[in-house]
Amino acid sequence: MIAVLWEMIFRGTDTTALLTEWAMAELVLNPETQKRAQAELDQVVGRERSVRDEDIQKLLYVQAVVKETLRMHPPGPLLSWARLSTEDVVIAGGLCVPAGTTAMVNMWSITHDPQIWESPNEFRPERFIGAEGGKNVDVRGNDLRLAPFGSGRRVCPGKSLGLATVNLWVAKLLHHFQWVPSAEHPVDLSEVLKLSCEMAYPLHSVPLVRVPCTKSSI
Ligand code: HEM
Repeated sequence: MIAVLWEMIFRGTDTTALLTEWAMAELVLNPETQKRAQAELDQVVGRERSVRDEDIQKLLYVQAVVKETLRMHPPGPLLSWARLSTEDVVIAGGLCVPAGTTAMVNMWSITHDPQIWESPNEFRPERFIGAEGGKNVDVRGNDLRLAPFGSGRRVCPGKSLGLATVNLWVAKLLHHFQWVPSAEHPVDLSEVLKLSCEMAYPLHSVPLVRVPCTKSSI
């Protein structure tokens, strides 16, 4: 039991916190995207109450913001770092990976590949909105163009919890506040790879109240 709880804290804490931080950083840099997400929140939730779990399924644009953040800033860019092939495997192009090879999957490189993603360095949640010609990509490991939780037997067991948490946090942060740049510490998207991919310079931003927080909204 201790080992299971340790794994949940060890693997589930920084990933969810960092993904939220990256999403908010992109939203500070892209005020039009932030406004669109807030307009969706006003339409679905209104301003009389706070966002609830059950609202998330209707917040398609907020979900697209989180997906686009997973694409641009996957917290685990190399998935579980190293894997060992247990048998000879022939992959596309006839290349043989012999048994005993240590291999890494560079998910960051896949999610920034211009052959897969148009203008990969632009933050565009619309690319995931079907009604606007976007791709309906499942990020939970069934589509290798965007598998930020890995795929297969060692896929992240916390993927649904992680997604639900970040969708709710981002929705709540956007619902209650408008986020504007800090004059002293402008947003810098430089990355540093530690256990997960972090912002080299943590996000500073100024929150302006949109919907005041009440006890019931927390
Ligand atoms: C947005 C949040 C999260 C992201 C982006 C993320 C990402 C990942 C990635 C990329 C892997 C490696 C998968 C592979 O190598 O194929 C992984 C493994 C793992 N994750 Fe997550 N994760 C998140 C949240 C969580 C949460 C909330 C938990 C637990 C409550 C969790 C628990 C684990 C565990 C235990 C493993 C190791 C699985 C294994 O080796 O078999 N993760 N995660």
